Amino acid sequence: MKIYIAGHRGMVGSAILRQLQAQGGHELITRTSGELDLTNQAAVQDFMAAEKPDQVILAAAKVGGIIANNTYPADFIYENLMIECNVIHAAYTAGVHKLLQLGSSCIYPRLAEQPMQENALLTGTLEPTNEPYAIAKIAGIKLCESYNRQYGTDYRSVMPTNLYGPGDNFHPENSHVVPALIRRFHEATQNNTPEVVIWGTGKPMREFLHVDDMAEASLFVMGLDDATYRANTEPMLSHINVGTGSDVTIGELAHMVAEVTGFQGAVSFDTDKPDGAPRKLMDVSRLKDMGWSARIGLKEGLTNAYQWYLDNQTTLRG
Ligand SMILES: NC(=O)C1=CN([C@@H]2O[C@H](COP(=O)(O)OP(=O)(O)OC[C@H]3O[C@@H](n4cnc5c(N)ncnc54)[C@H](OP(=O)(O)O)[C@@H]3O)[C@@H](O)[C@H]2O)C=CC1
Ligand SMILES: C[C@H]1O[C@H](OP(=O)(O)OP(=O)(O)OC[C@H]2O[C@@H](n3cnc4c(=O)[nH]c(N)nc43)[C@H](O)[C@@H]2O)[C@@H](O)[C@@H](O)C1=O
Repeated sequence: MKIYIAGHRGMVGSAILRQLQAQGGHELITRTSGELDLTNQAAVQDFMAAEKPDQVILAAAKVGGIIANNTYPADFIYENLMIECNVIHAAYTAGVHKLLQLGSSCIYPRLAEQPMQENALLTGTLEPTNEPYAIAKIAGIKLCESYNRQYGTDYRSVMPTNLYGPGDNFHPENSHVVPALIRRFHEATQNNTPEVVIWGTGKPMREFLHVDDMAEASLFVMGLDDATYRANTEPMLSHINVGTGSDVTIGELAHMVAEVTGFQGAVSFDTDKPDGAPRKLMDVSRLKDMGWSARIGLKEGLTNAYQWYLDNQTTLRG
């Protein structure tokens, strides 16, 4: 099996690459963004036509936390739409029958009923801090559904909850909350800083999934036979939620990260920073019914992510 992993140097792509390498027996195709800019339509068409992979895993995207999304909305909508259109269309024209693309839990309405089921898509207004990114991710689902309907392809979409783990982006402003807090609490511990400031009120609730679980779920969904997959997705909806099924407040998360990093000081909240969605817990019963559940608990996962951060501090990106 010849598999192209788009975004193999990112957190999710690298975890998928590790698992496929461990499985063995595949020819794995990778390109960095420097070698192949996926926003360049002609370059993507040429690449796909030359390589003709059997399968494509689309884990390349413009990704960031709440402030990055709110500060660079044009980059988030433009780059993600371009990457999805180019990769999905080029895969189709090169005869790729099977593709998996990664969306995000932010596709669901800001005030969607909790836990959020797959059929909550397009039933309400999106969270404003990441609406451009969410619109691009919804377009990704609809691209896959449309190619499946018109051309009979088998393009699947997984909607991950908030992810963390080895290979994450630890940028102080542009990252997601877990890597941001790991870095901030670690640096405060090193510098004997008495207080760590958390963005927002600490009251929003988030569900966190370790990236190794996400990679496993992605390959599980990709490996489902056509009949099983179709039996478990709605006639016109092709996406599947991926998460743990439980969430914590950001305040609770902060205390867990403090414990993992050994921080003994105080925690305060900067309420001038946005909270974002109040809650976005995934309903993961569809994936569970098909036989997959997350295995890595939050405390264990945070410990693992912190160890990775300690081991890779000199080569962090962002
Ligand atoms: N992180 C999270 O919490 C969540 C992530 N997701 C989704 O999971 C997927 C993977 O995210 P994650 O691994 O965290 O993201 P990362 O930022 O870690 O990795 C993204 C990868 O995309 C590649 N990329 C970006 N732009 C381009 C481009 N123009 N051309 C080629 N490659 C490009 C980069 O390649 P290179 O390194 O070569 O520059 C990078 O390695 C995304 O679709 C994201 O939306 C969904 C929910 C939560
Ligand atoms: C995965 C997901 O990621 C983004 O949405 P988000 O869930 O809001 O993700 P976040 O990790 O940035 O924040 C979660 C919560 O945590 C609070 N928070 C506290 N302190 C820090 C902090 O230091 N950094 C960050 N980033 N957040 C902090 C923050 O105020 C918010 O209440 C979107 O890109 C969206 O499009 C998307 O897909």
